[in-house]
Amino acid sequence: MNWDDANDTPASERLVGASADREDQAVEAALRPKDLGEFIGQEKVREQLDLVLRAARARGATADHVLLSGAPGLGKTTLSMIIAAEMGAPIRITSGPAIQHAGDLAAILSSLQEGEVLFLDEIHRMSRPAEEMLYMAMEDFRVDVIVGKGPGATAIPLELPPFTLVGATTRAGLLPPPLRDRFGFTAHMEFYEPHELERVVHRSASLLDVGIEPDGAAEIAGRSRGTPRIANRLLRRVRDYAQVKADGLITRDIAAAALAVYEVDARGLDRLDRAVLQALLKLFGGGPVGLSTLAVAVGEERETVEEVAEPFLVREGLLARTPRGRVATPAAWAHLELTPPHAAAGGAAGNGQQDLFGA
Ligand SMILES: Nc1ncnc2c1ncn2[C@@H]1O[C@H](COP(=O)(O)OP(=O)(O)OP(=O)(O)O)[C@@H](O)[C@H]1O
Repeated sequence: MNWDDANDTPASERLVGASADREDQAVEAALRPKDLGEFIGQEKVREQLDLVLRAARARGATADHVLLSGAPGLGKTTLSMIIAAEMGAPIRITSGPAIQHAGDLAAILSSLQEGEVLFLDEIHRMSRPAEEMLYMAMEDFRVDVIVGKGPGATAIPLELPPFTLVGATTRAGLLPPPLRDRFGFTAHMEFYEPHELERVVHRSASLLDVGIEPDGAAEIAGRSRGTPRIANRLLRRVRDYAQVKADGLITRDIAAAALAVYEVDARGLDRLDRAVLQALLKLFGGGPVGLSTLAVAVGEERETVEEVAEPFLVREGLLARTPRGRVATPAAWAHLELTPPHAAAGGAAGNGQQDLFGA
């Protein structure tokens, strides 16, 4: 089963997946902040970017190339659009996987207008020849187009108008240093704090014309895994529930009841996350247990557990990856309201096969 974004699969099966599903794509345009002032959170990034853009504007120059790193759904595309808007420039959007040949990149670069912003999502997934062409384009606003093959091949230099490349990557560490070094400004986007996500939820609710109480927004924000995209998606599901089951107003109780239907718990864990934790606690006494064993216990592929469920559990401090295997933290026992074996008088926990799969 595909649960999430790790391999570009739509996240439609997973309400708390961070990649955009089709519905997200359809509504996100309407919810995107249009300028830096509207962009919530990421204070440092905003402040620094504001300086970079103001200075470029004052000089009448094209802004430096910008590299944005951070998990999916944190606002990299949104920021790239804001950069273009703040510079009064058009934007072209493409992605690393879409550029498999240097010629694909040459075609895009040679059609850019002066000052245009080129947003290259998943820049770490570009092909090597395209990446090498990009080095020269970023530095000298020039590319060599190779015409012909073999010994007769010739390089035709092509001048490019100055442009701003905005590269986005989930992991800046994956970029080769020569590429990373060519960005004038690099920003790492962090997961959002709950109070920032509350503001995202309020803002989106007002754009969608949905009534929401502060407690309702807090309830949604707390389950959104630090990610605005997830906050907006949960808001839409809660809105549906509020319309069908109540008078449309989102209160704390309505938000909690709606998200219980979708099996997203108070901390943002979904069914898969909880199944992994439950197996770890109930079947293996909290570990250590090997990844493959854990995956078999929850009936999932090893990769699904490792790439889809674990990162969030680790980030939340519920699970630790150790050389001896996966281990539950005290917070995991507390979250599932279970007692660790050494704390239980009769060792009640740890014999949970029946608890987990029994009637
Ligand atoms: N700081 C923010 N303030 C308000 N809304 C935000 C913010 N950041 C992101 N969003 C909202 O979250 C949604 C996802 O943002 P965006 O598409 O920019 O994320 P991304 O990092 O580019 O994701 P991906 O890596 O999957 O392309 C957008 O609809 C946007 O409205």
